[in-house]
Amino acid sequence: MDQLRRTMMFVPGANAAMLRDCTLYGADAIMFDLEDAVSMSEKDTARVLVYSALKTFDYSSVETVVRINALDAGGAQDVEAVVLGGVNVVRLPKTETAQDIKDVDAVITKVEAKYGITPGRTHMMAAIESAEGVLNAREIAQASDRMIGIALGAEDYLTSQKTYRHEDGAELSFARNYILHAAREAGISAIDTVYTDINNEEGLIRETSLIKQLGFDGKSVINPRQIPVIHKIFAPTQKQITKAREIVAGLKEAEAKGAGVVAVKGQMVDKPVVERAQYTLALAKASGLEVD
Ligand SMILES: CC(=O)SCCNC(=O)CCNC(=O)[C@H](O)C(C)(C)COP(=O)(O)OP(=O)(O)OC[C@H]1O[C@@H](n2cnc3c(N)ncnc32)[C@H](O)[C@@H]1OP(=O)(O)O
Ligand SMILES: O=C([O-])CC(=O)C(=O)O
Ligand SMILES: [Mg+2]
Repeated sequence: MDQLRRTMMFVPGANAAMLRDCTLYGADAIMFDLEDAVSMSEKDTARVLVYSALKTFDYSSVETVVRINALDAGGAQDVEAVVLGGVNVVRLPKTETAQDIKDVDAVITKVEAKYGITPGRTHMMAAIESAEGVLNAREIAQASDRMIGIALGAEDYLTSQKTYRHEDGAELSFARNYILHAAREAGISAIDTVYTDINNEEGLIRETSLIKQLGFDGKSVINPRQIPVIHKIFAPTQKQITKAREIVAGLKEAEAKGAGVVAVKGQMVDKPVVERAQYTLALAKASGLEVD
C-alpha cells in the first residue's frame, strides 16, 4: 500500500533533545518545524540543528518532513539546508496559491542541481491555512509532481475565518471536505490538522474518528501521547479484517466460476467492494495486525 501517514508529529526545530528522541514514539512521519514553533531569535539555530539532525541521526524508520518558513522569511535558506540534509518532504505552511508551490519547487530544483542530488528526489506537501488556500486547494494539490499531500492547518484557518474550534467540528466541515476532495482528485494524501488540547483524549478520539470516516489518511500531531490513540482508531477491527478476508476469498471463487459479482454472507461483492477490502487488509498489515 501507499506510504502510511496516520500520524505526522511536529518537533520544534530548536529543541535538540526532541530532535534526537522523536523516533521513539512510533509516528509514521516526523515533521521538524522551522516555522511557528520556533521564535524569531532561534530561526538560524533551528535550521542548523535540523540540518545536523538529518545528517547525524537514523531516521530511516520514519518519513521525514520539514515545515519551512515562507520563501521571503528565511524559507529559501531552510530549503537549501534540509534538501542538502536529505529530507524526504518539504512542507510549505500557509499555502495560498499553486504559484506558492511552484516557487518552492523551483528553489528545490536549483538546490538539487547545485549539490548533485537526484532531480525530483525531494517531495513536497502544502499546509492550507486560509480561505484563499482552501478555495485554491485543487490547483495547489496539482501544482507540482513533487506533491505527496495537502494538510489542513486549522489554527490559522479559523483565525482567518473569525471563529474558533468547537466540539462538533462544524466550522471545519467545508475546508476538510474540500481539501479531501482536492487530495483525492490529485491522488495524494490528505492530512488533518493538529488537535491542540493535548490532555483531552476523548476529544482527540472524537475528532480522529470523524476525519477517518471522511477518508483522511491521518493527522498532524503535537505530542507523542496522541500517536497510539490515533493509530488505534485507524487500525481495522478484527471483525473488519475477517469480513475483508471473506470478501477477497469470495471474489477469487467468483472469478474461478467466471462471474464478476458474487454474494458473501448476504452482501453483494463487486470490484469497489473488493478494492475496499484489499485496502482494509493492507492497512491492517501495515498497522502490525495479523491478517492471514
Ligand atoms: C498551530 C501549530 O503550528 S502546531 C505546530 C507547532 N507546535 C509544536 O511543534 C509543538 C510540539 N509539541 C510540544 O512542544 C510539546 O508536546 C508541548 C509543549 C505541547 C507539551 O510539552 P510537554 O508538557 O513537555 O509534553 P509531555 O510531558 O507529554 O512530554 C513527554 C515527553 O515527550 C517529549 N515530547 C513532547 N512533545 C514532543 C514533540 N512534539 N516531539 C518530540 N518529543 C516530544 C517531551 O520532550 C518529553 O520527553 P522526556 O520524557 O524525554 O522528557
Ligand atoms: O498545520 C497544522 O496542523 C498546524 C498549524 O499550523 C495550524 O493549525 O495553523
Ligand atoms: Mg499554522
